[in-house]
Formats: sequence, structure tokens, C-alpha cells
Amino acid sequence: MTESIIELKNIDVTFHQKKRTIEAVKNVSINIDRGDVYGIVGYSGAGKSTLVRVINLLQEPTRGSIVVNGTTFFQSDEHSGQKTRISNNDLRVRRRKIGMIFQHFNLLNERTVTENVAFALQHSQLKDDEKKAKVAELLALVDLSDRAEQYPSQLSGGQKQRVAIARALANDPEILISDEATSALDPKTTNQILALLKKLNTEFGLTIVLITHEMQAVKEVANKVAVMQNGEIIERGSLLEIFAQPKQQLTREFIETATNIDKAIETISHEPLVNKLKDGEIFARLSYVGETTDEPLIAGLFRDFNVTANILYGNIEVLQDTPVGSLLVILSGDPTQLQTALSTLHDHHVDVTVIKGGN
Ligand SMILES: Nc1ncnc2c1ncn2[C@@H]1O[C@H](COP(=O)(O)OP(=O)(O)OP(=O)(O)O)[C@@H](O)[C@H]1O
Repeated sequence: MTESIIELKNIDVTFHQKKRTIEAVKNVSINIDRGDVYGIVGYSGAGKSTLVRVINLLQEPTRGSIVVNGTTFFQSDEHSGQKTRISNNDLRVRRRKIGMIFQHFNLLNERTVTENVAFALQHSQLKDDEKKAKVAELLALVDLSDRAEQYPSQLSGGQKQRVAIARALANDPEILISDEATSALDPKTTNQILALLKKLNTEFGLTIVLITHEMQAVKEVANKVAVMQNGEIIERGSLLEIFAQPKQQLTREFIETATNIDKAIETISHEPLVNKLKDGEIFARLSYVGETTDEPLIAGLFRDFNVTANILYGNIEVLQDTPVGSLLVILSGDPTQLQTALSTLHDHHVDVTVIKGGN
């Protein structure tokens, strides 16, 4: 049984400035289940940070309701607009169960690694020696035991983020919010941090809300994805659904970047074969998920429709143990047969995007 740990309903966040009103979040409802790694993807300014800051009431919404772990943090009445919110004392206690990590780590530069992590335990009921043991245990978890007495300035970006993760975990949170936590890191370090987040999710059941402008990061760890644009969630689904059958143009763009297929299309489009397509030829992208990959579809196109497929690029990713493939192909054959072949591909759950030709 899945169980919601974060329920946001009809959230609006509107900022009023002197001359303008900014609707940063517009009527967003989102349910995050315990144990999810929920990726929220969008470009800068889409409203991602504002939305996740609503979860722990760092940002009070203009309208909507927030329930975290069964406790109502905030609710506005649909009719009267009257707002009720959790008491400050209760909120303080419950916020400790929601860890946060950020792009720029937010460490205290004058404090050692140990002191940075211990800082999060200042209100804890633990005795001093228990706090010490807890910090040591957290540093071991993020593989930084040997850096305990160093200062942030002596650490790499990845190491700083691991200190921030240890600090975020100090009060045994059930939820970790990661706000662009890998955006300032190189690809290798990014992967190490994402692997650590995945480990925290699988080994400790930590629920993670991952906000990012990089679908690549989401692809590595998330099981669910929401795409945000102009304050709204424009598309959502399981990672596989989103990668296999993106519906919105923006979602497609994110996926094309994450799978590098955008670069492949760009390069291949300049090839004479594509540049000078003959009549009856189309340049297309075929995407498929799971079992389809084992079927000899391409061979079937020739056998059943006399349509030949010249594969110019192929990429198979394994997402959540399921293969997801993309092919760039030139298909050629009799126009009617070609159309039937495309319908057949569609019937086999192969997503076909015609990039060029076929008019
Ligand atoms: N405190 C605030 N006062 C006024 N406007 C704000 C405030 N916070 C955010 N905004 C505006 O709300 C919109 C959404 O910002 P938000 O930071 O949530 O986007 P984002 O998707 O997280 O982008 P980024 O990754 O660049 O932070 C932007 O237009 C931003 O300028």
C-alpha cells in the first residue's frame, strides 16, 4: 500500500510587488508517496523553489492546503479564504523531520565539518556523547570521516554537499528536499551525490523531493516526475511514462537533452542522407519502452510492409531496470505502406516522431 507523505492541494503562491503581481505557483496539487524520489523539473523561474518551500512553510501559500505526514500545516477555506496554520512550536518540531540541501551547500565557513553537522543537533534531546556518536555515524555514512576536523574551504564541491547531506540527516528526517543540489557540481561528482541520495532512499526509505533543471539528474534517481512551467505542473507521471511518452513540448525538450538525442539529431540532420531525403523517405525518431525492445520491429517493417529502415543512431537507457530505447532512422518505402508501417509501430507502443520528410 502506498501512503501519501506530502499532499499539496490547489496551491497558489502570489507575490505582490510595487508595480506587479507574480503568480509563482498556480493551482498546483501534488501527492508524494512515502519512499518516492519525486523529481520536479523546470527551467529557472518556473516556480520549483517556491513550490518546495511551501512544503515546510518556509513559504506560506496564498491559497491551498498542505498536509505532511498526516499533519495539516496549512489550509485556506475555499469560500471564506480564511487561513489556518500549524502553531510555530509544532512547525519547528516538524520541520526537523524535513531535511533540505541546496545548490550552494549553505555551510558555516568558520566551523569544521563536525561542527557543521552538530549544529543541526543543537535542539536535539541527545546527550553530548550521543550527539558526538551521531555526527561520527553521519560522517561515516557520507564517507567523510577523515575530513571531520577540516573546514568547508578545504573541501571540494562534492564533499561540501556531502557535509550538507549529513547535516540534513542529523534529525532522522523522513523527507529530504534537494533544491538544485547537484547544479554546481561536475558530472562525475553529480553522479556520486545522486548515488548517495539513491542509497538513502533504498536503504532508509527516505522520501526525496528533487528539484532541478536537469532531467539527467531525475533520470538517475527518480521514480516519478512532474514538469513545471510558469508556475504550473504541465505534465506528470512515472519516470518511465514520462520518458516513453512525453506529451508536452517542454517535456520532450528535457528528455532529448537528458538522452543526448538532441545532439544526435542536430549532427545527423547535416548528413547528406538526411539533408537530401528522397521521395518516399522520412527521417524519424522511434522511442520505445520495455519488452518492445526485444521484438524485431525493424525486421518486421521490411517483412510485412517492404519498408526499409536505415538506423543512423541508437541509444538504449535502462531506467528503473527497464530498457528505454531511441532510434533515429530513415524509413523508405511505398507511401501507403509507410503509413501503415507507422500505424503498426504505434500499435506496438513505439512513439514515432517524424523529424523530416513524409509531406
Ligand atoms: N520572495 C519573492 N518575491 C517576489 N517574487 C518572487 C519571490 N520568490 C520567487 N519569486 C518569483 O517567483 C517566480 C518563481 O521563482 P522560483 O525561484 O520558485 O523559480 P525556480 O523554478 O525555482 O527557478 P530557480 O531555479 O531560478 O530558482 C520567479 O518569477 C521569481 O522571480
